[in-house]
Amino acid sequence: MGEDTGPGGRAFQVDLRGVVDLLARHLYSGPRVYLRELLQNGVDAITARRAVDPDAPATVRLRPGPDGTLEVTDTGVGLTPGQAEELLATVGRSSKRDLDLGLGREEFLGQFGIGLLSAFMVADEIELVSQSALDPPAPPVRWVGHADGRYDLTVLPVGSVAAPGSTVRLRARRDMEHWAAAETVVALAQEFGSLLPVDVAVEVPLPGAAGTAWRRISEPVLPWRATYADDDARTAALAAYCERSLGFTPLAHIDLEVPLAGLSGVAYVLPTAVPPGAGSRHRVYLKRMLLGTQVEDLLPEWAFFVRCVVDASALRPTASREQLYTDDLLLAAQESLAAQVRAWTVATLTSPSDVSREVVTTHHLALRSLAVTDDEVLDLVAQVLPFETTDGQQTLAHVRDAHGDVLHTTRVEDYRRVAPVARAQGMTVVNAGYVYDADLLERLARRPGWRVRELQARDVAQVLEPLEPHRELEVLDQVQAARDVVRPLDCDLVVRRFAPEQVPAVLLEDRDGRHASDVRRTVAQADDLWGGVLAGFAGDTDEPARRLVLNDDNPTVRRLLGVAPDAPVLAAGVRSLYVTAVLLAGEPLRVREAELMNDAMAVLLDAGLAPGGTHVPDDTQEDV
Ligand SMILES: Nc1ncnc2c1ncn2[C@@H]1O[C@H](COP(=O)(O)OP(=O)(O)OP(=O)(O)O)[C@@H](O)[C@H]1O
Repeated sequence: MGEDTGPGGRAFQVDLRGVVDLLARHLYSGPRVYLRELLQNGVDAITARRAVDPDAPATVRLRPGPDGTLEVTDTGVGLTPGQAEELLATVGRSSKRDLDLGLGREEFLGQFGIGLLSAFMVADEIELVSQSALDPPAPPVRWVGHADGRYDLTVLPVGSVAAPGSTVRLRARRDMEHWAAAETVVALAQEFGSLLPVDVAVEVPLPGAAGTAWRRISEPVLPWRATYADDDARTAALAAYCERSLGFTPLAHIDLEVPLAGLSGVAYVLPTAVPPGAGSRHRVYLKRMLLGTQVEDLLPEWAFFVRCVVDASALRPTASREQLYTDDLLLAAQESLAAQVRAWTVATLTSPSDVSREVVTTHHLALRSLAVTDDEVLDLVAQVLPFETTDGQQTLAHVRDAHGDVLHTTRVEDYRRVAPVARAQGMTVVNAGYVYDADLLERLARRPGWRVRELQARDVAQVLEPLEPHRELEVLDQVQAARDVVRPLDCDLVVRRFAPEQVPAVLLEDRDGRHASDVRRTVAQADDLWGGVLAGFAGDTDEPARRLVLNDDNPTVRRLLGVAPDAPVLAAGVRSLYVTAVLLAGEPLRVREAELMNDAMAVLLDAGLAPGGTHVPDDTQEDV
């Protein structure tokens, strides 16, 4: 520990290697941020100088040299020897904080007083030579810091440094040399500093020939703030910026502005669908220095169809400078941004255009997810989004206008099961089995002017034509025998006539039936106590959960109902019709059903092959 410092106690000593290790491993995402911190110090120094001398030059020059050396020179305010001693030699000391509040001052990027240490992630020694811009001039100073915690400070002769400002020099360690290579420095400077308001340039070797040139890195004006010839030129320039910075050509752009947070920017609509829940990550600049390219939480989850590039002057970074610090201002900004994306979505959907059509086709899932929590968007979605119906792709508003009621299934299997029959009967059923749709229709049912309900098995049964009384009598015994065949499968059986005649049978099932059958199954498996409790939920009825409806207009069914009630082929035929109906509904065959199918096949084969066996006349085949 250090010496006794009197009544105030002893001073802490800092193990610099430990601190740098902590920064490198736990605070920063990697050594690359050293360049951001150097750029940031240069820009802040220029800001400080221009506060008193608005015409002072504003340049940061980066010169990667041989053997992993790098020199960063700014035309900033510089440091006097006294300031260098005070600020550079004390970890956590910063000239950029408001002394009363302890907060970072609004005009500066830095505030924590640890940024310069990040250079120790790549180098063992950092040199800073500085000439203060103060008038009358103070002598220049050279400060050299070592990774082991030592530093040297030398006051240089007056006039030995040509102009106010600072130059930081470092030589990367052998294993870190690539971080100081020209191409890496250009890439990092472009990434972090492309929107900086000062003139940043990197000295790069000219290809082939000897010599070097300065590569300009920074754009003087934010792309979305620049002046363009007209709207089309602006849209094209912003799309080109999106390609450069985010790597895709957007479907559209949405201007963003939150004055309270000093925030402006653009939300770009993605050209391809992304799965909901993928989360949206955004490119965020703070005071025009890149904070991160994957910043989360700027927009709510439903906005997963846009990616933003924003710059904010009043939001705060976390100490790593890689995420936004959560405070009331950030929450207010998030709310405002969400409202702007939502307002654009509503405006776009209400005025048909190529863009709105593309947005609907590409991002219908995002719109559905938004509609689940937002009634205004829900009303719009009902007007513009196509849904799968038995009448083709239609909007919900169209279904309502044509039929009054909106009937829907909540599972794709249910829809598949009834679709062929419903379609043939002129009944329109909406398939709400896809993600969000059932929630969406449930919510729509509560909106004024909508009559929405889930399709029940009896809705379909009702539209199927009953048999003529004489035909009913004719097949009474066969139907009874057929019912006995499917009863063990928790299924009832009726015979009706319906189009299309090619469909021999449909299996109808609704939610209540399914629920009762699930409970019955559980009761059967449960012990006495729970079985008794659960039985109460199953209801009194032991009505089967499903109903197999045979189509008397179908030639195969007619032939089947023509055999004797006790003929093995009747039972086999009914079983295979049952299995066909299960398959038609798009449901997988369970083991039991596959066995049924095999048994039925065996019986049917025997009947067909055995000489003098039960002959099923086949009037669909021509005589040979
Ligand atoms: N190029 C420079 N010109 C003038 N002063 C500088 C320069 N680089 C560093 N300083 C001084 O050194 C102090 C410490 O710098 P450091 O980068 O460690 O922290 P900071 O920039 O204050 O905060 P942060 O940790 O948020 O970056 C700064 O507050 C500044 O006063």
